[in-house]
Amino acid sequence: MDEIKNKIRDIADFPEPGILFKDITPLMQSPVLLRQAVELLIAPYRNANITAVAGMEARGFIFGSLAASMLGVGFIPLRKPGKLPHTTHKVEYQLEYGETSLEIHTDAVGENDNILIVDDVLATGGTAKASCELIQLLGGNVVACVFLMELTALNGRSLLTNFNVHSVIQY
Ligand SMILES: O=P(O)(O)OC[C@H]1O[C@H](OP(=O)(O)OP(=O)(O)O)[C@H](O)[C@@H]1O
Ligand SMILES: Nc1ncnc2[nH]cnc12
Repeated sequence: MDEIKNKIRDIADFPEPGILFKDITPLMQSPVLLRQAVELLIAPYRNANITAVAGMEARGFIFGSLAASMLGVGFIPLRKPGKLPHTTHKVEYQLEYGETSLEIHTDAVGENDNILIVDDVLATGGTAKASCELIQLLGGNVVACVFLMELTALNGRSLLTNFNVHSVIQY
């Protein structure tokens, strides 16, 4: 675990003053530690009958795609506005640094789907809550939201009390 932590770099005042940014790019340069990190991310849900993984643009695509591949299921992209080409649903939300929205293709999830939501960071929880809402709008079951890192001071879990939450590393 310490080896993984040592590959996450602090960048002060990015993307704006007062934010201590947790940079995962050093971890991505280590194939062994990156794989270990994703193993730890999905470990509690290996036998949970997950039918698809959903990941949020952009960093959730990295961990989500790897998680989907390692679980042997498909990947559902949750994208920033205007990026998905087919019919979409949209949910707006607040970020630690600003406001945005996420979209999903309306045919991305079926009513019997058991979805694992994957992202790199749980901060205020706005992104994850919006993601859960998108899955549920389409009738999918959110099995859990899993994160490589949880910034506990921002109390993201308080927005996710209706969902299972798992994080590999806590700050
Ligand atoms: O818990 P929250 O306060 O919602 O913050 C967490 C989100 O913020 C970051 O994404 P960002 O929107 O910065 O996009 P990026 O992945 O494209 O950098 C991160 O990857 C999470 O998705
Ligand atoms: N402090 C932070 N570092 C990296 N990603 C983030 N997403 C939201 N807050 C973040």
